[in-house]
Amino acid sequence: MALAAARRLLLHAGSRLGRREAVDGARRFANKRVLVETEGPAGVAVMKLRNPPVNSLSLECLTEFTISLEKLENDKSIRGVILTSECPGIFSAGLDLLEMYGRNPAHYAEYWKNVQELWLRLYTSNMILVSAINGASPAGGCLLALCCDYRVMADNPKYTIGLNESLLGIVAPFWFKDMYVNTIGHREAERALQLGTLFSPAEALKVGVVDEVVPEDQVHSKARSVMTKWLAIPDHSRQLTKNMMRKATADSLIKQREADIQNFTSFISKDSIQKSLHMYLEKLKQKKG
Ligand SMILES: CC/C=C\CC/C=C/CC(=O)SCCNC(=O)CCNC(=O)[C@H](O)C(C)(C)COP(=O)(O)OP(=O)(O)OC[C@H]1O[C@@H](n2cnc3c(N)ncnc32)[C@H](O)[C@@H]1OP(=O)(O)O
Repeated sequence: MALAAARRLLLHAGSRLGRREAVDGARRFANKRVLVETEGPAGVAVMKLRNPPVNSLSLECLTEFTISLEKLENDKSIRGVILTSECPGIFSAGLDLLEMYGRNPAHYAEYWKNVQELWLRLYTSNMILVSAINGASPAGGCLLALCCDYRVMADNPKYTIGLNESLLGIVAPFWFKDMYVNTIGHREAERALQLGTLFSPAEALKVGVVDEVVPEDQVHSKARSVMTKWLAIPDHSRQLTKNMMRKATADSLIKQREADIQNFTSFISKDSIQKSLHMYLEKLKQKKG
């Protein structure tokens, strides 16, 4: 409830809370975890996630992300968005594990509703979305990239991308799966989902998780040149085509949002699932020591 109110405030009081300022002729607005700048080709915004250390999608981060997208959708001068990260070496570590561990069912339900909302807004956006994947992109990080119309990834073997949920002892929801199938086909998706495969950039390109792999220092310039190409297509025909391709996948969640929230809440509340998440979090900690 409090978050919903904050969201309304942020959206409508854009210039007060989401600061909007002029920098060298470019416009920018920022909230704490998402920076949006208009630069490069006209009509293009660059959206940078900045929720260190790993751009995990906490409830606050999801909310700010959704609000920023909503603002861009409402700005008729913006036709395309390049999605990238300000955290070195990390695109996004995906959903915030601490939002799914040790909390109560009401919190899980609220969190999941916001995950759904961001996904629906990104996946059905009328704008051209290009991701400049400049770091690791597991699970929900991969989900963000999959929502885009085109994916450019940095050629660094340390960076991996994929829906690795099964490695955590959890299951990718059906709409994550549907989007994976739409992108890489049924057989590859079936195998990658069961194994929780995290692909290197070269593997991701081969299987079709990303569209292009370029040297790390060229990720942004490549994303811009891809955007220029897409901007040359008339908006109305591109948008109608995108809608035709994506509507069925989005509708299958829209039809059952409440049931999906309940399913997530009861699944994640299970002792066995909480135990798996605990073990995974411990493993992440031990990796350091
Ligand atoms: C019915 C449906 C049911 C369920 C569906 C639920 C769907 C979930 C989808 C998801 O997105 S689940 C999240 C999956 N994410 C991951 O598996 C990524 C885990 N993280 C990593 O592999 C690594 O952290 C990294 C490759 C992203 C970065 O590595 P590195 O640079 O070496 O950083 P650290 O590992 O040291 O991490 C720093 C710090 O951040 C914490 N952290 C990492 N990932 C997350 C996360 N997703 N959520 C929350 N926190 C995360 C990590 O524990 C470290 O914390 P410290 O307190 O130890 O500093």
